[in-house]
Amino acid sequence: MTRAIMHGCNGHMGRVITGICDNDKDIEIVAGVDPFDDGHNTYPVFSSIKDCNIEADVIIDFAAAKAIDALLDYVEEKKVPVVVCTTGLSDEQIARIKDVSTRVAVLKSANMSLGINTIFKLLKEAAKVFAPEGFDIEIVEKHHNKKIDAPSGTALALADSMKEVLDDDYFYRYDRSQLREKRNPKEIGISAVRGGTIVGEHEVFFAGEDEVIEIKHTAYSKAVFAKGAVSAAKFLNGKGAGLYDMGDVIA
Ligand SMILES: NC(=O)C1=CN([C@@H]2O[C@H](COP(=O)(O)OP(=O)(O)OC[C@H]3O[C@@H](n4cnc5c(N)ncnc54)[C@H](OP(=O)(O)O)[C@@H]3O)[C@@H](O)[C@H]2O)C=CC1
Ligand SMILES: O=C(O)C1=N[C@H](C(=O)O)C[C@H](O)C1
Repeated sequence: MTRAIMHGCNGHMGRVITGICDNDKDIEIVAGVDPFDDGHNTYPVFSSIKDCNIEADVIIDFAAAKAIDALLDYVEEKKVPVVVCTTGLSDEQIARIKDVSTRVAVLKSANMSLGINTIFKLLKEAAKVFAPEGFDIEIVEKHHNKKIDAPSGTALALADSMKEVLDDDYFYRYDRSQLREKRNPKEIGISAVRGGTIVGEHEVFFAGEDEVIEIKHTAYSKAVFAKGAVSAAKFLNGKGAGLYDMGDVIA
């Protein structure tokens, strides 16, 4: 049995995860953290992680970038493993996560779905073939109108997975509105669309002369992320210090 704290328990993802855990005998949410609580949860809810006095095996985090510093303070102090799913983190926060993971188990992933985590591997192979042939690489992501960060954490992670196998001079282009010149062949373009209730779409284009390859993932419900996060929490229970990702869970 894994005892979990749900960080961001009253948000969209926190609610879906709570529902999944209600029907899973191998995991229990023993406490939640969220600034606003309407009292609907069956577990105690704290308005701040620093006030949470319930022991747990793991924390599942789907909250906000501004909440990450206090979360990491708590993780360090209590030595509780954490699954960090919040996106839009600063470079400093990402560096601190790496540092904390030398003392406590941390699993960080911008996307908990099986599909996206498999596409990371496919993209490395595709980029190795198409980039040397001069294909242009573009990523388009689409999300709901409540999303705060852009581009999505997943779009950045997709780009990072390809950059690992490409020449060092590849770089990310987020905005072309000020440009008055042709596309640089070493750009990886990253564009964000926001609207309605789109759960999450990511599309990678390899555009060459007279042919285009498209690799696309569509999430039809937040359950794909929630199921992955629950699997990750069970995986992290009892793990020693280290920086893990969904590749470790799926492997
Ligand atoms: N890795 C993945 O697979 C996925 C990642 N995400 C990411 O997860 C995050 C949350 O997504 P989502 O649930 O849709 O967002 P929501 O805004 O619906 O939920 C976030 C919740 O966290 C709460 N919160 C704000 N500050 C704190 C704090 N200091 N401590 C605890 N809780 C806090 C918010 O409260 P309030 O509204 O009052 O501010 C809200 O209830 C986003 O960064 C999103 O990009 C989302 C889906 C999948
Ligand atoms: O905010 C969301 O909803 C999502 N955020 C993650 C991201 O930024 O990549 C993952 C998923 O696409 C949904």
